[in-house]
Amino acid sequence: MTKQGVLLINLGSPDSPSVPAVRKYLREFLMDGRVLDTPWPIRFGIVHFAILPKRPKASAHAYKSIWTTAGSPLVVTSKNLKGALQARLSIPVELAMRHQSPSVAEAINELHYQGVDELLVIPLFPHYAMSSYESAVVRVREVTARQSPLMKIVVQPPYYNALDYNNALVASAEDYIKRDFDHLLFSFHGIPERHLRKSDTTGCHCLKVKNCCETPSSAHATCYRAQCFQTMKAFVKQAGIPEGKYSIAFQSRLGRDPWLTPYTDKELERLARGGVKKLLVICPAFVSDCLETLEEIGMRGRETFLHSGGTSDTMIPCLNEHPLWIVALENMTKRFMADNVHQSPEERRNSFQPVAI
Ligand SMILES: C=CC1=C(C)c2cc3[nH]c(cc4nc(cc5[nH]c(cc1n2)c(C)c5CCC(=O)O)C(CCC(=O)O)=C4C)c(C)c3C=C
Ligand SMILES: [Fe+2]
Ligand SMILES: [Fe+2]
Repeated sequence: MTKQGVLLINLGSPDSPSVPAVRKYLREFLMDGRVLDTPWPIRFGIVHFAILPKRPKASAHAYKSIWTTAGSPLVVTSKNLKGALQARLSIPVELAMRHQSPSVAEAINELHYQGVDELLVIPLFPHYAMSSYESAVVRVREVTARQSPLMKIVVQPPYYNALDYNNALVASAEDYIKRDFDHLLFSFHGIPERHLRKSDTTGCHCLKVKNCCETPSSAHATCYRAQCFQTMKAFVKQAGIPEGKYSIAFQSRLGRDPWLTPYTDKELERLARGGVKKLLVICPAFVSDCLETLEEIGMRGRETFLHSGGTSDTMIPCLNEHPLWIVALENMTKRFMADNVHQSPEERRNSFQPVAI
């Protein structure tokens, strides 16, 4: 008799906003070859000699500005989400972080102890990026192979265009978009352009074909940028936001390599200088509020916009513990429970309901 379970996996935060804890977190995060994708000796040099001497202090300062009495917003929200999903399901639900705690090893151990031998892994990343979604899945596979080799792993595909996810996103923004605003900015976490080319399974599409993300291709199954565009299109269609009243940008650039453009900080300046007064910002790549939404967008981004001539900049909170987000996760699990054992991977993908754009 098979025993099923669910593992939610998010990125993770430092254990505290102290400089040593942030240094430890940044070391683990940036030494991941799917985040800094240079050969190990070069990565080691960049991380230890260019980043770790200064960044932990600045990042710790930023973390202190968002830290709550219960801890990091990302971890606290993810734990609450796990509790809410568990309350609606009869099978065990665990939570892990790709970096730091609660660790993947602890979560797999707990699931193994509970007798789970068929596991649905839900990355808390709606879009495919090798630095987030792929890294999390690879980590779960590595740890499971070591600790519980008989456990079967089923991975939830990226849900950037799933009806339930889009419904939750639009519902979470409802109170904001019904008020008066001039422009809605979709700010997604950025990635280096190089990562887009590396994730292109066709080897000849991403950033090689003109308007690549608008041109149908099997490469989009792993194309972060195409998936971000799809999320935005599904959202504006359902929410009825007219053409010209929204745009896309990519935030959190690190280093000197070209990342996906336009950059959010430049876009905030451009919009304000172009006459946008009342701005709304939504960050659909993050399902939980975190440093990158609360501090980078909610504090620094807001200051940039207001200093450039805007009058109000409102960040729409992430899905966090929104009831429809919990329903979306519950439905993903129910589809898995309804038996994927007798389905081929192709059938499983087709049972996943995308938004019609
Ligand atoms: C939404 C998915 C994410 C992708 C893709 C991603 C890529 C990516 N990130 C960095 C560098 C940093 N990111 C940092 C924080 C951070 N990143 C994400 C998500 C994605 N990152 C989240 C949810 C967070 C916040 C975590 C929290 O504790 O709240 C940081 C740490 C903070 C800082 O010092 O700025 C770094 C560094 C790279 C290089 C990258 C792709 C290559
Ligand atoms: Fe990041
Ligand atoms: Fe593309």
